[in-house]
Amino acid sequence: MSIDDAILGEEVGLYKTLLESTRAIPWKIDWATLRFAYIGPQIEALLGWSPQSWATVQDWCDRIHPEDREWVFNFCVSQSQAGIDHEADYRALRKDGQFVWIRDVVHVVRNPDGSPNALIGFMFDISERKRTEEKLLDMQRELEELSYKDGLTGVANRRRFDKVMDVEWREARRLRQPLSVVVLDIDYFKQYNDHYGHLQGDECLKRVAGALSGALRGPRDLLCRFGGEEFVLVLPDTDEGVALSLAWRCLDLVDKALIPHAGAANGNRLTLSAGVNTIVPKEHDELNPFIAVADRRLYAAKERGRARVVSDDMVSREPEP
Ligand SMILES: Nc1nc2c(ncn2[C@@H]2O[C@H](COP(=O)(O)OP(=O)(O)OP(=O)(O)O)[C@@H](O)[C@H]2O)c(=O)[nH]1
Repeated sequence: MSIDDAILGEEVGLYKTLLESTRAIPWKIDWATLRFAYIGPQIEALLGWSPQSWATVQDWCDRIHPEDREWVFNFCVSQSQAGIDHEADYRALRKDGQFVWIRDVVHVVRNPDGSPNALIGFMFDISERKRTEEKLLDMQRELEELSYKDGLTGVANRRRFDKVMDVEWREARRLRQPLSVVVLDIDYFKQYNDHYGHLQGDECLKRVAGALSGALRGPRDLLCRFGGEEFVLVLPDTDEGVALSLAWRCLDLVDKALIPHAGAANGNRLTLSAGVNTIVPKEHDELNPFIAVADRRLYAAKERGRARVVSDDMVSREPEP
């Protein structure tokens, strides 16, 4: 062996030691044969498969999660053919049947004519990072959900109302369908707080929200706490007649909840008043005036004695017996 060969041998040994002592797993695939020319022994500790079992590209492909396999394979082949270095995150199959998130970072070694000669890469175990990412996503989803919920009663909040109304308004306009809202307000709630205390008032709001939830017909109906002791029912694809009977149903549900209200001027049970409005929105119609009409009718219901529904600017209906 010449001195040069000895030095070369030493250098190869050094690089091999360096490569095989990293946490990243090095590998090389010859493009002409699509066979592994090399894979670091660390692969066995990570996935359980011996280095010898990584013979061909097919072995690599077979050990990719079925949901990731097609896009990873197609992506890596097309990038390699184009001579572009690339990376892909995918779930790799462990010998025990579990999956590990891998980031494969690939360098394309090219022939003088630009065609691929070999692929050299490193596999990184990114499962911990993926777990953290998933936890963050879960937290984000949870926060998003919370940001649309009223903290006290658990029903939708004003923010959600604005969002849903925006969608339903446009949908009603597009399909020329009626959209209704029922604005509901507890009667003499100031007196309730004065009589029973603010904490009991909070409990009462929760009971009212629970009772009103019973009026929802399906997933498109939405009950929101509009603020204070005011609630709104959003009723897509609902005409005036149905909205009116649903408003009465709300009042009835709260009545049946038998919430005592010793401070009320109209009896000793908690009651609600409601205003209803319905529209088939046209191009020039606007949301705020539509809600304002329902609000105005709610106050008409208050003026006319409370515990009733007003759905028309002219007509006052007496409470149902
Ligand atoms: N306990 C409790 N009270 C609240 C909350 N939000 C608003 N209120 C109370 O609701 C009461 C609303 O009073 P008003 O607007 O005068 O209405 P009201 O007494 O119900 O009278 P009418 O609506 O005319 O029948 C106020 O005393 C507020 O302090 C809440 O989150 N918890």
